Amino acid sequence: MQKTVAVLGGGIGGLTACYHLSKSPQVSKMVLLEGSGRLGGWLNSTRREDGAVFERGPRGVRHVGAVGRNTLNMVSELGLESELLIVSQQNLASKNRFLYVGGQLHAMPTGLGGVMRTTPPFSRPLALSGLQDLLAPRGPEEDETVHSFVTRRLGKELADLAVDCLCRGVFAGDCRALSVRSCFPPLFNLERARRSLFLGMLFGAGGDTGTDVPPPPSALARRSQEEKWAQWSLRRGMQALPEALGESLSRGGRVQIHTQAPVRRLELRAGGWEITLPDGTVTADHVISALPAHALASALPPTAQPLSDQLRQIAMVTVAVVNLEYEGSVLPVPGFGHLIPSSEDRGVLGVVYDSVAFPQHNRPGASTTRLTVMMGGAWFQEVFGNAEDVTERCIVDRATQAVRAQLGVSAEPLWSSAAVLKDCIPQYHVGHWKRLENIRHYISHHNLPLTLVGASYDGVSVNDVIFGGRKAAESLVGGA
Ligand SMILES: Cc1cc2nc3c(=O)[nH]c(=O)nc-3n(C[C@H](O)[C@H](O)[C@H](O)COP(=O)(O)OP(=O)(O)OC[C@H]3O[C@@H](n4cnc5c(N)ncnc54)[C@H](O)[C@@H]3O)c2cc1C
Ligand SMILES: C=Cc1c2[nH]c(c1C)Cc1[nH]c(c(CCC(=O)O)c1C)Cc1[nH]c(c(C)c1CCC(=O)O)Cc1[nH]c(c(C)c1C=C)C2
Repeated sequence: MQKTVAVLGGGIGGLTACYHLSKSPQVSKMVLLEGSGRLGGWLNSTRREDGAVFERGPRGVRHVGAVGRNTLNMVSELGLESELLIVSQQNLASKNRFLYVGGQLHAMPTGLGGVMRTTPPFSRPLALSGLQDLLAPRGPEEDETVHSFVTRRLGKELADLAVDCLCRGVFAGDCRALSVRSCFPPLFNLERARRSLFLGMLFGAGGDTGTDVPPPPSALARRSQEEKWAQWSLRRGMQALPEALGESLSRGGRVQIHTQAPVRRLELRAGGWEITLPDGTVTADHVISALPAHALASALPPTAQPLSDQLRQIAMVTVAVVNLEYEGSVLPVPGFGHLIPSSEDRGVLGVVYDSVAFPQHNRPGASTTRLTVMMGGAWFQEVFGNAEDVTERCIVDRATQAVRAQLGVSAEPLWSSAAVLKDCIPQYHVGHWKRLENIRHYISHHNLPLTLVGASYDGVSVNDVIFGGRKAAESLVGGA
């Protein structure tokens, strides 16, 4: 039987799911419903007329692992190889990482020498944390906070500084609330399998790593390994990826793409789903939801209350993103950027030195420095109040004050652009794994023709979301 599949949400997750569906003859019709006026979701690039490019969302993608190779396979299929901007592992943006602690920038230790000696802001060699790991007991719980896990295994200082920063730099979240099992599954699995992270890395954790058998790497994916890439972007910004996906889907003729089409309600009828939009309804045999969990919860019928309740428990945080452009070369150090622990500054999560990783996005023919300041996250309400009430002036001032204090940049920016991204990053709090288990059990037990995709569930990176989008499509129509 040929199916009609509706994909809800035109972010990178929904677009990827649709793209892989469109490769199969089993799906006679695909309808992609996007609530806003644009495709791409949080992939959102500002292309200034003078040629400069600024990123509101992701600015770079790591190439590592099965999920990294999978994304590059799709980049290659879309014909974007010539658009790639590549940051090698030798690039200073990859080698230099900084924490801002005690009013100073500290370079993260690298190599064996770096971990064998005491390197500020740490009060002891990181190697001693490795010794603690060898002796520390397994955690007694099925899940715990990242902070608790790292404190037990590697010591409180590493938890308070490095891991606190890492959780702010990835999830804009609080490591004292985030789940180690869901946010860093490899760490959790290493301890489960071998009691110790070090022993786990030495002898392997065995078992399923949670990702299906990946497709064979494309020539591009192999190239990324041979050339030792660290991360990549695209000449016209990360938004070029959803744009290419949209163009590819439009060419096929079997995909109807609707923007300005917010899904209001989903009802399961005898013949399948009835999807209510502001100006009509769409019917489909199967739905792939690539909406944020809370948006899906709002669309589900009251009869699915238990499912909606579980979906609503997946919290989100709001991030204020401020793009800044300065005259000349103003950075005191080259690197990817710096992160700030919550003990140092609750509101400012970190600063990305965009011009170091991707100078090609600078204004052509001019010497400028582009920076992005990320603020708020789990501390947004505490620091800025209600997202609706925060002014652009307020967040730009806060961002330039942080750049002045932390990087010693006294000049005013030539240009700035700020946005408050409401509910933009899901928070995998302790127990997220159980919520997912309950959600998937409900869908299976009630035989709902519904598949879930997107950052709310199995990973918040672009690579995770793209990998999930392909898996969802292939679970419906079979592999490539
Ligand atoms: C500031 C920021 C920086 C980031 N940096 C990185 C990075 O450096 N590296 C990295 O790997 N990842 C990064 N990410 C994460 C990554 O961008 C996201 O996880 C990913 O884009 C999420 O994709 P998605 O398709 O799951 O969701 P979304 O992008 O949220 O897409 C969901 C879509 O659904 C639409 N929608 C919502 N409700 C409805 C409705 N009722 N009906 C129809 N449509 C609806 C929305 O408009 C949206 O287009 C960053 C995220 C943010 C916010
Ligand atoms: C979902 C939101 C994400 C944000 N960034 C990433 C995601 C998935 C990608 C990412 N960012 C960092 C890492 C850690 C490991 C690494 O490879 O570096 C990953 C996978 C850390 C990070 N994030 C920011 C900076 C400056 C750094 C340090 C990087 C380094 O030193 O190499 C900027 C930043 N990006 C996001 C936030 C919330 C943020 C806050 C400052 C979103």
